Amino acid sequence: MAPSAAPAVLLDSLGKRFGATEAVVDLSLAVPAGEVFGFLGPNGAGKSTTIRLLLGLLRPTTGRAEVFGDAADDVERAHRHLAYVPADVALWPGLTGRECLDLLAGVGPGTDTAYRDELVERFGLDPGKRARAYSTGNRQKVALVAAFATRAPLLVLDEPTSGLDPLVEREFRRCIAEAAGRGQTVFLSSHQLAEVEAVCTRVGILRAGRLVEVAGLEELRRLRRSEVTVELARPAPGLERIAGLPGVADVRWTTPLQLTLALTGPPRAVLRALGEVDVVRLDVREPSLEEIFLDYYGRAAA
Ligand SMILES: Nc1ncnc2c1ncn2[C@@H]1O[C@H](COP(=O)(O)OP(=O)(O)OP(=O)(O)O)[C@@H](O)[C@H]1O
Repeated sequence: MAPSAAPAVLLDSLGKRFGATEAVVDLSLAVPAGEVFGFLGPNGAGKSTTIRLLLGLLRPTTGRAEVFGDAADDVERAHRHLAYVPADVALWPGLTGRECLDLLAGVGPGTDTAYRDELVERFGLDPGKRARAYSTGNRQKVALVAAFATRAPLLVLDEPTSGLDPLVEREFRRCIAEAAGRGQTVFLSSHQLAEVEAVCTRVGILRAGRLVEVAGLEELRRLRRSEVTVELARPAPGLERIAGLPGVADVRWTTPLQLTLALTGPPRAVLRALGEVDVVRLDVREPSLEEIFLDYYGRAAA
């Protein structure tokens, strides 16, 4: 095991440039041992590049990365502390799922085989099939089972649930909780706000290669808002006052009979106001992370 004093993940002024593209810019972050850390960002924000730097798969243009105090480019030492699930899992096509799991267990930092067998069941994986016959989601399951079954102190998961159905996603969340319960650190990249909200204790938000926010869950919840669309049977001039209600922002009348607004926090006041008029349709939608980013950080970054 690594010395507990060093953070599980340390990024220090990390930067990576691909030609004219600054994929990661001056990124500093410490994730202490035992934390479930969410690494959030829209497509192209630099999440995978950061993870590849952490794994020593890429050389940084500036700065450095460490895993439990070992330099990321000292691959042999750093990888003793971690298990990794990439965004696009490639397996050996001629091997069965079970053979892939055995091979992955052989190169990792030690595997709990009884727990692994339990996870094969829980993820509904058929380990007798050859990897070439697996769907994207099933390949992902193999890699996840292999990673969760290791006792690596750090699990690095790069958008690991993109191909999973909701039932498997639920197992995934349980596995994260179990890993955290054993004291393992999780570094989870995702572009799904709901996912990190469900499993992470702290979250870093990446936008265009820059870490724009590192926040606890409470703060993150403040970013959460619903987009409400209301359609009326007849014009309701009295409803203009909805703009002044608590938690309401961005009120827009798209027609005299239709308005949209952004709502944060409890909806009581808005529901009461809507109860007084003739609503024919009400649509409540949680915006994508990308939309939230544009809303909160778009102007600041421009
Ligand atoms: N090998 C490469 N050569 C050139 N540009 C690259 C390379 N790898 C990544 N990039 C660029 O760096 C930026 C960050 O990409 P990265 O894959 O890290 O983002 P991401 O946050 O992981 O996105 P996604 O959620 O879509 O996987 C993008 O603009 C991407 O086009």
